[in-house]
Amino acid sequence: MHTTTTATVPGALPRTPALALRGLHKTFGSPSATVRAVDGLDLTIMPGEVVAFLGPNGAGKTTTIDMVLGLAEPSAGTVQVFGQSPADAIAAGRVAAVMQTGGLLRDITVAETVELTAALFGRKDAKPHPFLERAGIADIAGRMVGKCSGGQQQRLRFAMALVSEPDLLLLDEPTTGMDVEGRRDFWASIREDAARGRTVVFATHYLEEADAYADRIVLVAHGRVVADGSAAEIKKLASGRTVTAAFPDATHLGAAADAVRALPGVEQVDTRGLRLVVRGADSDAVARYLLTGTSAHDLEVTAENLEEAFVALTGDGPHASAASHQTAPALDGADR
Ligand SMILES: Nc1ncnc2c1ncn2[C@@H]1O[C@H](COP(=O)(O)OP(=O)(O)OP(=O)(O)O)[C@@H](O)[C@H]1O
Repeated sequence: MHTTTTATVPGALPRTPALALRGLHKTFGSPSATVRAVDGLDLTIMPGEVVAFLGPNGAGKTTTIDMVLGLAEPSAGTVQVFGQSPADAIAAGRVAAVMQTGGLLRDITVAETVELTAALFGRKDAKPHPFLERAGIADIAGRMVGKCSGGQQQRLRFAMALVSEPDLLLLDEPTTGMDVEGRRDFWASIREDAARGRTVVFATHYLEEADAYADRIVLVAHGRVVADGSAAEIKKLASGRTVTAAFPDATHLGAAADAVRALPGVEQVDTRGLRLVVRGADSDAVARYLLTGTSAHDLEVTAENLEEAFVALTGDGPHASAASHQTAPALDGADR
C-alpha cells in the first residue's frame, strides 16, 4: 500500500511527486443543494507510476482530473503537479490529457491534426509521424478525422497529447466505446509509452482494465479514496468467499447472523429474505458452523471477483453494509 509522500534512496534528495492532491474538495451548486463531487481526496503519485483511478459513475474522477488540469478550481485543498500549480505545469508542457470526447476537427486529416497541435504548442518543426507511430495510427495518417472510428480518434487524441512530451499523462476513460481488440491495442500503445518513464493516470470504470494496465489502483467513491494498492493487493481484497444459506424462519436466521458475526475472519453479514449472506476469508469455518451449529440448509459457497470486492468496498451495492466499511479504513491511509 502507498503511504509515502516522497520516495527516497539513501543519499539522494526526496523526489517531487508527479501529483500531490491534499484535502481536495469540490462542491457544485447552491448552499441549499450542494453536490460534493470531491470530498476530501488525498493522493500522492510518484514519477513513473501508472495509476488507475477506478470508481463508479459520479465518484468524482472527472472532477478531480479537471482540477489537475486547471479546468476547475478546488473549493478547498491543493493540487500540485511536479511541485507546480496546474496552470504552471500546463504552461511548461509537463501535463497533457486524453479526454473522452471533443477536441477534434472532422474535416482535416489525422496527420494535419497533429501538425496543428504541434503549432499550437509552438513546435511547428515537429513532424507528426513519430507521434502517430507511437499512438499506433501511422497507417491512417492521411485519413479524414471524421472517417476514423472511435478507437482511432482516441488514439489520435493520444498522439496529440504526446506532442508536448508531457511528464504526466491523464486519460479520462479513454477506451469508452472501443471494442475489446481496440482497447487492447490502445493500452499496448500507452504501456509502451509509459515504459519510457512517463507518469500515467487513467480514470476507468473497467476493473479488468485497471488490473491489466495499472501498477497501482486507487479506488474512488463519493469523492474520496476508499482503497489504494497494487493490482495484486486490490485483488487480494477479492480473494474472500461468500457463503449463503437458507433458514426456516426469521428467528433462526437472526440468531445465526449474530453468532456468525463473532466467527474469526468474517467481514460482512447480510440477510436477504430468509437467506444469510456471509463474506469472509474462512468460508470453510463459516460453512462448518452453519451446517453443524444452526438450522441452515441449501448452503452455497462462491468465490468473489474484483467487481464484488469493489462494490463491497465502495458501499454502493446490494451487498454493502456497515461492516463492509471496516475493510476500507485499513487501506485508506491519510496520506498517499
Ligand atoms: N458542473 C457540475 N455541476 C453540478 N454537479 C456536477 C458538475 N460536475 C460534476 N457534478 C457532479 O459531481 C459528481 C461527480 O462527478 P464526476 O463527473 O466527477 O464523476 P466521475 O467519477 O467522473 O463519473 P463518470 O464515471 O460517470 O464520468 C456527480 O454527482 C456529478 O453529477
